[in-house]
Amino acid sequence: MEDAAEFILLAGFLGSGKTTLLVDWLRLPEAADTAVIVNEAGQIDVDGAVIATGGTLPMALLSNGCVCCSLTNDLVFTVEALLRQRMETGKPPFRRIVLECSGLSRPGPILRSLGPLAPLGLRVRVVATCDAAQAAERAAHFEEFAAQLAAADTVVFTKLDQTSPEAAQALAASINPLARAVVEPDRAARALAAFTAPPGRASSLPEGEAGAHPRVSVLLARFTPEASWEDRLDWLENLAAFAGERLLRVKGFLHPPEQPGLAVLVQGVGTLFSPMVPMPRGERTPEALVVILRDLELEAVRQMMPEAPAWISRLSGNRLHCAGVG
Ligand SMILES: Nc1nc2c(ncn2[C@@H]2O[C@H](COP(=O)(O)OP(=O)(O)OP(=O)(O)O)[C@@H](O)[C@H]2O)c(=O)[nH]1
Repeated sequence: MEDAAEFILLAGFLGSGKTTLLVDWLRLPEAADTAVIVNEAGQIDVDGAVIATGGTLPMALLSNGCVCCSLTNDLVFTVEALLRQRMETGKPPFRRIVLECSGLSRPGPILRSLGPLAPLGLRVRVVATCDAAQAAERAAHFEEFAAQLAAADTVVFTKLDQTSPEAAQALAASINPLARAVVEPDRAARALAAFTAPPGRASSLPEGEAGAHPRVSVLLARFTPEASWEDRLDWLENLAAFAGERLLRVKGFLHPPEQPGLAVLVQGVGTLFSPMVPMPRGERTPEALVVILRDLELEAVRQMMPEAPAWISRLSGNRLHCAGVG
């Protein structure tokens, strides 16, 4: 459903520049027909106030605490109300709805709570801001940071005027090697790149050595030639059941053995999997799944289904050395 509205979950740790990025985006002509939902963990709607400055933007506030913790139906009701109100105005439908999450939100539970909106066919993307100056410190102390980056389709590096981004990029790639990185010093160009990702874009696998977060394992799963399609699906199901909340992200491609020209894009955030998207099989769609886990090591995943026709290896190095942190 290419013409369905996009639902962009704007995540990123406290103070990493979400509101700034969103405001920069809303100033661009490309942002026409955008609605914004703001979630503040605290009581005061600072972000909403900043975003609303000088505009008549369709906007709603979720003030019921951090949206990933409260897990009420508020978000679903809010989205439905925004869409209904828009229809009543007779204007064209929204092209996108942006939910700016509180800086402590984990994207997984939020995406799960959007389940009742599935019939609307919204195209969901996670964009996470990463403060290049603070990344190592955040990674060392906050699991939320890793959960946000792990869930991201796009990681936008901010504060590039304060520091060079290489260390933060390496760190982010060690947590989520397949995310698209936006490293753009110009703020308008950064916002444009952040909010307009090419649809169905396939990321390439990273090269070179990457670190690993102390509690996050980044694994690569491949299947043996004799593995059937059911074997692949069983393996994924078992992984989700076995890892539960420790599963942060699954992303990659599967090749159905019966359909030689076809690859399917697999996207899971937490244990929630999006419908698989068929794509042409080719160099950019190799069969491999990146699996990002918290508190689960390679050997435990191998032992989960020792007889499975799958090869599991560690994609990144062993342990993260958070630069500048002891
Ligand atoms: N120097 C610099 N400051 C930035 C940049 N992006 C954001 N800031 C500043 O960083 C601070 C936090 O930015 P926000 O956009 O409010 O960050 P946020 O992620 O929305 O913050 P929370 O809502 O607390 O999670 C503000 O003072 C911004 O002006 C940047 O690229 N460079």
